[in-house]
Amino acid sequence: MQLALGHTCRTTGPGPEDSYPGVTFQGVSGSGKSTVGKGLAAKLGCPFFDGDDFHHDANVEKMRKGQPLNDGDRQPWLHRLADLMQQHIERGEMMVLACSALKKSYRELLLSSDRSPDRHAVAVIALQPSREELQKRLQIRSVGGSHFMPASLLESQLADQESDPDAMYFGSMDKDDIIERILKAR
Ligand SMILES: Nc1ncnc2c1ncn2[C@@H]1O[C@H](COP(=O)(O)OP(=O)(O)O)[C@@H](O)[C@H]1O
Ligand SMILES: O=C(O)[C@H](O)[C@@H](O)[C@H](O)[C@H](O)COP(=O)(O)O
Repeated sequence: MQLALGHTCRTTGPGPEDSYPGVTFQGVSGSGKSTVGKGLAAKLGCPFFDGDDFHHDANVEKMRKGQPLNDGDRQPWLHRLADLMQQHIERGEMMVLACSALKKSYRELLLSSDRSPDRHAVAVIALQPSREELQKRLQIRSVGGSHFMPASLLESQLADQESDPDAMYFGSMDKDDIIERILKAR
């Protein structure tokens, strides 16, 4: 898989020779999308966006109550993220996104050329630590109620997850090692 990541964000006008691709991290809750995504964006010197921040309040409340989101709940959220990505790619600005995008249809919506950039302009990085590792991480993260997503939703997230033949996959690995491998894949 060729990532061809740019190392800086563009600062001048658009042009194909200057344009950099986007990167989206996908995976279930606790897979490390935000942690690894932020770390990669810092290395690349470009903005990081967390899909969590783009959910409507109703979605957040639903998850907080331990109810999984359905296709209808996720659709407008995915459209918002597709628009965000499109705006950056059209301007030739690199960005890193964390978005669970669990199902193939969600990734198609997020990356389809009519709503978002050319599929080949966006690298999909799939994070898939083991179930045991995910449970451990979510339990630690939920201590003190610092995150709205309860560990009890992990099984529904895993049930929704569909594989992506175009993605670069990582299992239970150290965050810095993942970032290094992504950068080396350029
Ligand atoms: N590669 C990793 N190794 C160990 N712990 C990690 C790793 N990536 C993330 N974590 C930890 O797991 C928890 C969930 O990570 P987070 O980035 O919030 O996942 P997500 O955004 O996919 O829900 C956090 O407490 C984070 O510190
Ligand atoms: O589609 C979904 O069901 C949600 O987007 C979900 O996958 C996401 O995981 C939550 O927003 C919690 O956020 P974290 O992924 O950061 O736990």
